[in-house]
Amino acid sequence: MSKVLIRAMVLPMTGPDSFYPQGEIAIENDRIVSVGAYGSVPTGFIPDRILELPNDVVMPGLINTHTHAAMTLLRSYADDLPLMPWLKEKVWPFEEKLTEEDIYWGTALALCEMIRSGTTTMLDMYASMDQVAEAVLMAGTRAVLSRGLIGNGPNGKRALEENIELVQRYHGAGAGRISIMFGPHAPYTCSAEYLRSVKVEADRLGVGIHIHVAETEDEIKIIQEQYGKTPVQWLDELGLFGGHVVAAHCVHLTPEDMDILASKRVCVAHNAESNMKLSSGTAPITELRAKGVILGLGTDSASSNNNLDLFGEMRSAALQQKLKVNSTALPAYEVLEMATLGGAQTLGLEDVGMLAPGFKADIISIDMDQPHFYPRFSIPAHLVYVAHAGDVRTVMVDGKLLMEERKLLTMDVGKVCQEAETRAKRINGELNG
Ligand SMILES: N[C@@H](CCSC[C@H]1O[C@@H](n2cnc3c(=O)[nH]cnc32)[C@H](O)[C@@H]1O)C(=O)O
Ligand SMILES: [Zn+2]
Repeated sequence: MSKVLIRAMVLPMTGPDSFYPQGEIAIENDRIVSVGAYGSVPTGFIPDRILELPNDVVMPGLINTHTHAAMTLLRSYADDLPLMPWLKEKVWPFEEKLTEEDIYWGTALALCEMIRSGTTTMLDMYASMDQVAEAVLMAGTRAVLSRGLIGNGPNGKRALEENIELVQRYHGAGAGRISIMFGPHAPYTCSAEYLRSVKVEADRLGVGIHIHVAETEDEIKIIQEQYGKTPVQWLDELGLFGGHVVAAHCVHLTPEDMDILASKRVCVAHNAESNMKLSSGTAPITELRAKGVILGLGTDSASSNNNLDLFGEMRSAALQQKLKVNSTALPAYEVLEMATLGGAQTLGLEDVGMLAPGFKADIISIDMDQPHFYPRFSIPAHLVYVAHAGDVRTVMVDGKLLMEERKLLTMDVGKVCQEAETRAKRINGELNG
């Protein structure tokens, strides 16, 4: 039994006006007991530990709703290309050389970076997902994991079996910190028959589906030529929607596509920086919000971003919508919501994304006693337009501290960086001499 009391400025993300300049959060084991102003802690709550953080803003941990964590190994390896040549000429040949251990260490590197930048949960899509799960268990974060399924190739059947085994082995692992989804890669890499078999398995096992959708104009063209429809309409007619689905990107949508996403409750993972870097386009986030689509933020991989910093991603997402729509589009609090509660809803996690009694204690603190945070007019604006990864001081997941005073408690950062460096350079040597 552990009881922790945090005293700080508290932004619980329970509504645009909820903020406690002098707040208190009581935590018992993995859950929040109370959130309020000083003195609001229930009588009889005797903490084992008090974290006094009067100059920090404490908020829910950030949620990355679309990434390929182990691709930190490809960070700044292949840049300044559009999606299809980037994948086919650079990324996929590199990925063919990855061993299971490489994926473990690449994921560990991603988790170091995520914790340091205040991300407590990710939705990942990759291969060797047992290794990814083990890295997550070691790091102490929360994660939803999906096996990336490229169904048009020779390995499609085996990959689907691996995804099934992943559900059996890791769904609910780490006292519920890990859950599993199916990860069919995209409509252009999976046949109709393959997607149908994925849906059958997902329904049988009661888990969701995570897929790239409508990312580039190339994709729209390919699917239009092949099936005479948009990717969203194609997937809908196939029967892929209806259960829990996370559609990453959704950059190129018709009004009918948006209506389908809204009516089928498809959740959208928005990756503004990756979409800008690959020049994929600007997703219609303002319109999707207006239609009531559930939205989360993602970084996509460190190879198309090239970092996993959700603070940077919030800023980019806001600025990109303002550039496209107008300056009132996607205000700060709404972006923060996408990175917290919206992310939780996107991932189907009911007890994270807010600081409220009964919710999991997934909590971060941001050090506001720095020149770039004065004067303190608006905390949400500071968090979206000013803050960056290095401002995060404390990270807790499931009531357990993963970082204190910017020091990681669950991982040896030096060792992880060295392993990643050696392994990435080995592969580069094999490919490029
Ligand atoms: N090739 C793997 C499975 C795929 S995992 C998910 C895949 O998505 C790729 N990927 C990363 N970012 C993007 C993106 O933005 N769009 C499409 N695919 C991406 C990534 O390189 C990876 O190959 C196997 O061994 O079976
Ligand atoms: Zn992706």
